[in-house]
Amino acid sequence: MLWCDQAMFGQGTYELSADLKIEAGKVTAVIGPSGSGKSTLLGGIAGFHPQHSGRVLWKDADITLLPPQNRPVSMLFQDNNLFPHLTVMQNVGLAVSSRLRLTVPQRDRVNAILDRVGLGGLGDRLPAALSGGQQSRAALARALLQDREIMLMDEPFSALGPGLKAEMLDLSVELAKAAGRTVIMVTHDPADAARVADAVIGVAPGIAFAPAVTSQFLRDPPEAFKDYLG
Ligand SMILES: Nc1ncnc2c1ncn2[C@@H]1O[C@H](COP(=O)(O)OP(=O)(O)OP(=O)(O)O)[C@@H](O)[C@H]1O
Repeated sequence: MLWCDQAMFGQGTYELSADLKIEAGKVTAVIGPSGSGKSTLLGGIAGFHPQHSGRVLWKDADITLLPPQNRPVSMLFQDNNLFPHLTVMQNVGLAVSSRLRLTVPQRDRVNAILDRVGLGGLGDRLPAALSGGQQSRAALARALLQDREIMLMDEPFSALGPGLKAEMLDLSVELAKAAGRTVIMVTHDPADAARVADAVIGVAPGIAFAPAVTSQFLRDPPEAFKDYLG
């Protein structure tokens, strides 16, 4: 379980309170109006933003003071964060080694994950020679290969068309679940939550609410989200 224990996350002058528990091994969607603090919540869990008070615990271990690289967290961003001058193999390989010359076993691991995300044979390409969807697949491969227990997704597929977005969401959740990951994903689209999420965290300005079962949240949303969900 990931426990935000009376946590107060900051982003500049903005503060978001989160006092909630997220079940391990499940998919939890984070929904709320623009600017309410969804990215602040993910950034706080990842350790990117300062935490003003409270604690964050993962499986009973206090990770509040750990820097991002030491947290059990990988993150998928909207812009994919691929290095333009590195090949797909090198970009994905960064998950296992900071050296660009990978060992044979490391290359085998990268090739295996590239196959799984549908990029088999494209390891020598630069990101610019991939389509938007293929770039998303490369970023997904890197996040999966990082082998961290929690995968945070901050609308990584929002720039893709609706069909491709749904396909990538399904693929990410399928592979993350197969790897036993806990997925926490920001989305603006209730249909995404209905499609893949076990639970929903509603974020209203300044506060992230405890997760609710997805079907219940969408059928009868808390007052603060009725206008937003329409
Ligand atoms: N450096 C900063 N200083 C002050 N306020 C900030 C800073 N960065 C972000 N904010 C504010 O923090 C609030 C939460 O931002 P955040 O990006 O977490 O919202 P969000 O729900 O993810 O939004 P969106 O859906 O539009 O991506 C916003 O109101 C934003 O204006």
